[in-house]
Amino acid sequence: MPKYAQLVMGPAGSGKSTYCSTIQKHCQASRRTAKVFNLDPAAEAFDYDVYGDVRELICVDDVMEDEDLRYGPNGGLIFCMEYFAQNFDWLDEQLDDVDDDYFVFDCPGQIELYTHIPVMRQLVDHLQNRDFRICGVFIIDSQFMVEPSKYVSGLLSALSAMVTLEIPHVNVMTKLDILSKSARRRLDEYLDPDLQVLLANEKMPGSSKFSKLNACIASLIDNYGLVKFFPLDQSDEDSITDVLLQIDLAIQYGEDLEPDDPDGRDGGMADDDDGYSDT
Ligand SMILES: Nc1nc2c(ncn2[C@@H]2O[C@H](COP(=O)(O)OP(=O)(O)OP(=O)(O)O)[C@@H](O)[C@H]2O)c(=O)[nH]1
Ligand SMILES: [Mg+2]
Repeated sequence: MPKYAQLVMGPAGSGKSTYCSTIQKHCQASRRTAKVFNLDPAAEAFDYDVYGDVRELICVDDVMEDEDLRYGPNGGLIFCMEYFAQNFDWLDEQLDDVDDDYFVFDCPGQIELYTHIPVMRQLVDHLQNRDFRICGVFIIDSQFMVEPSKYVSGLLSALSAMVTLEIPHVNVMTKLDILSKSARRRLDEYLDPDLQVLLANEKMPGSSKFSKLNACIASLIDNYGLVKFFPLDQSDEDSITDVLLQIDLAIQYGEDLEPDDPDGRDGGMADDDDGYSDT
C-alpha cells in the first residue's frame, strides 16, 4: 500500500510552516493523520506537533559555528541539506512503515534547492522508491500579487520546482486575510490569470522594451499549465478543505483506503466534509 506526502515549498516567509500547522489542525479535526516533518535546518519554532526534525541530524547554527566550515546562513543551509541527502537512512529510521501514512514535509525557502541543487529531487526519488505518492505544494504570498512582475517571478520559481521535481504540483496562495480591499477585488485575475493580458498591462519604465520577453514568459508558463492558484484563507475551513481536496486528487489519496469502522474509532479517513467518501 502506498504512503502519501506533501512537499511544502515556496519563498522565504511565504507561509509554509503556518500552512503545515493549518493542515495538521484541519486533519486532526477530521480524524485524518498528517505527520508534519520539519526539513528546515534553520527553523526556530513551530506551531505544529513536530513528528520529525532534520535539526536532530544537523542544524545551521552548528555548521556556522564550525571553525573549519565557516559558512554563512545560506551556504550553511545548503551544506546541511546536502548532508541530509547523504544520510537518507536517518530519514528512513524516522518514518514509520505504516500503510497509508500521510506526511507533510515543511521545507526550507531557499530557491537554490529547487533550481540547480539536486537535494530535493534526490529526496523525491528516495521517497518514491519507498512507495510514497508525493505532491509538491508551492506556497506563494498574496503580496506577490501587488505587481505583475513580482507575480511572474513567483510563478517562475514555482515552475522551476515543478520542472525539477516532476511530481504532481499544486500552487497555494496565502495571506489573503491581509490583502487590501482593492487587491481582493482583483483576486480572480491572479488566481486563474490570463498572463498575456496581465503582462501586456504591466506599466513600468521602459516596459515596451520588455513586452516581447513578457509575452514569451507568459506563453512558457501557459504551456506548462501551471498558472492556477488555489486561495487559502486559514480562517475558513471550506477554503482549507478545497486546497486539501486538490492535493488529495493529485496523489489519489483516499482511493485505496480501507473503510472506517462504523463508529469511526480506527483513526482512518472520516466520511466528513473533505468531499471524500471512503466506502
Ligand atoms: N496574516 C497572515 N499571516 C500569515 C499567514 N501565513 C503566514 N503568516 C505569517 O507570515 C510569517 C511567515 O510565516 P511562516 O509560516 O513562518 O513562513 P515560512 O514560509 O515557513 O518561512 P521560512 O520557513 O522562514 O521560509 C509569520 O509571521 C506568519 O504568522 C496568513 O495566511 N495570514
Ligand atoms: Mg518555515
